Amino acid sequence: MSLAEFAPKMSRRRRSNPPKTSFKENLKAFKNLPKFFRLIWETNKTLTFTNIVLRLLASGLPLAMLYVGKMIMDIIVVLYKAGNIQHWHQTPELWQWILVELGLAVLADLLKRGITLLDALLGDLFNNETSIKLMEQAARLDLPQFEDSEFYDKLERARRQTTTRVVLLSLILSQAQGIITMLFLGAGLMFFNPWLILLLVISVIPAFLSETYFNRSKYSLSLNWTPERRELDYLRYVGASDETAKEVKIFGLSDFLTSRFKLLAYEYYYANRKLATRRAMWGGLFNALGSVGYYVAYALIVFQTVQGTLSIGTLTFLAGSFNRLRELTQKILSDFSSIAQQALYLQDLFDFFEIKPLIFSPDQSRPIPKKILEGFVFENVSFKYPNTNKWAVKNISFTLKAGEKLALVGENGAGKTTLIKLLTRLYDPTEGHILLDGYDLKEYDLTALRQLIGVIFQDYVKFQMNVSENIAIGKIDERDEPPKIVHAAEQSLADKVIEKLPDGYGQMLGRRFANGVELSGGEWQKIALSRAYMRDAQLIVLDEPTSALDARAEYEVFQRFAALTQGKSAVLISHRFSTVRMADRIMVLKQGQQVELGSHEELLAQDGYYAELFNLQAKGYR
Ligand SMILES: Nc1ncnc2c1ncn2[C@@H]1O[C@H](COP(=O)(O)OP(=O)(O)OP(=O)(O)O)[C@@H](O)[C@H]1O
Repeated sequence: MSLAEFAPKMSRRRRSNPPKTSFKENLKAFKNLPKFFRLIWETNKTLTFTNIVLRLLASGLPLAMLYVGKMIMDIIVVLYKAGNIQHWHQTPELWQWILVELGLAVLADLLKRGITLLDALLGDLFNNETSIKLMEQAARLDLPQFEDSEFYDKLERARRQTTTRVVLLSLILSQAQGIITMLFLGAGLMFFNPWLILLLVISVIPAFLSETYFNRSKYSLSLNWTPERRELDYLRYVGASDETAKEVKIFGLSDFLTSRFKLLAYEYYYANRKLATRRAMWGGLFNALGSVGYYVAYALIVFQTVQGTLSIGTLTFLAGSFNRLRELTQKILSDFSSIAQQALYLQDLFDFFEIKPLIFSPDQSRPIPKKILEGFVFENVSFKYPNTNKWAVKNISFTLKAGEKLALVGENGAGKTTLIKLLTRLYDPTEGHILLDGYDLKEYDLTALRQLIGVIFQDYVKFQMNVSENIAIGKIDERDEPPKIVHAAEQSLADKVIEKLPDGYGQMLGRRFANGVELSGGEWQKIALSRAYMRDAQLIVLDEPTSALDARAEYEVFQRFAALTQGKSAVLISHRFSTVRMADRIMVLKQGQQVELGSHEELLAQDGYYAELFNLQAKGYR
């Protein structure tokens, strides 16, 4: 079976039982609105206040305009009855009302434009603020959370909120405006004929109920499809990105990726279409019911006018008021359910903001030692990654002495990188403790602890930024101090790479932005390595930092590393024994367990697992 054939099975299996959100949940979502308003108010008080004032003004206008229309109509009828209709232009009262109507129309247009502008400005500001809050919150959270797919779904839904919330903002404000207009129009209607109000309510309720039902279903659909939408985004990225283009072409993945995308995208489309069609059908039916209500009311008004109970002006006023009220009530009721639906989405945003980091500093943290004296002690440390049952490392006990260079050796998956993640508190041990100068790492301030350690991971990030910034990543506060950046580049031997770049330290790296230059793997590695030299760390950790360097470059880099880190502790992870043997001691890991610990010579003399790995590699070179 080809991979493309696999895809349908995988996707069908995933979504067998979509859970539904209940009506109660829908209503509960309204409790998010005050919080939402507070956020908007805090975004910009002046804009929010002006917006509210303009909307208040705008909400009185429809009634005023209908009333003016009635007055004009009544004057015309009086003129007509008196046989003076040919002198209509000599009636100052008529002109006054026409001028008022014109003034109101101009005002209505100005207010509408002002409101649209304020909505857009406020929306953009709100969008910026929420995106910033989202980034800040994401930075507070820790690695275990990022590796959890449920967390990712939440993040994804929260991310979508930032752009769509702008719609909610104008929806709610329009709603408030609509309600006030409705009260005005309703008061007018009550004054002339209270029965019309009852008729109005009966004609719009079915449409409201159907809107509420369909909005709820729409939310359920989009909630249940979050993982697939995330997958769609991923497939879109893999299918059309500079980073994947090479492998997509070489392995001929394009058809596989597009067919998988197509399958998911169309499944989502069909699910959406089904719902949208049903919604349109029922919506159409119930709206027709509303129209019937309107014409019954219209007939009633005409009847009263013919009987002479109402004037022709009142007829136009009432028919106009009733129709506007019907449209408005229907809109307000259906917007209520849209607001409820969007407020449910809002829950995702607030939920995301409320996720607490699992790894944090204690309230009263211990000061980080200015100079490490005893070093780091691993006491029976074991660790399982979240949502796994396998021990990634088990019962590890050793001391990394102050000033010592320790190498970690072991086959792929042996647990080397995991130990570094534990040392830097990206994770906390599942069992056991890690001590720094006699105290648990958890007692120290997290930021200060991480500043103490300079780490270059094997999957370091190639930031699509300029060279200076790429180096300054090691100590971002010093990004505007060129001498420090140049010095770090000299220490890692990146200066030779930079010399050849057209824009030197200002050279944009990567292909994503204009004038960017792509570097070779080894060149990138030297740039990344200078990050370790940027900070005055007491412990430097290099996780396979030279895997992409040629033999000569690797030799030079390590000679320098040894000289430059004299008196500092260092942990090196490498599969090259030429590098490993430079360390004071070597810890050998096998399937998460610590199997040997000693100097290169001691371990060779032991003739154990290390000697076996060493000889295996040496044989390859012979
Ligand atoms: N984020 C993770 N979630 C779950 N399991 C993980 C995660 N990272 C690593 N593991 C598992 O933990 C074990 C140890 O992985 P680790 O990355 O520490 O190995 P390593 O010795 O650094 O390997 P390599 O030489 O390939 O870099 C492996 O079995 C791996 O599958």
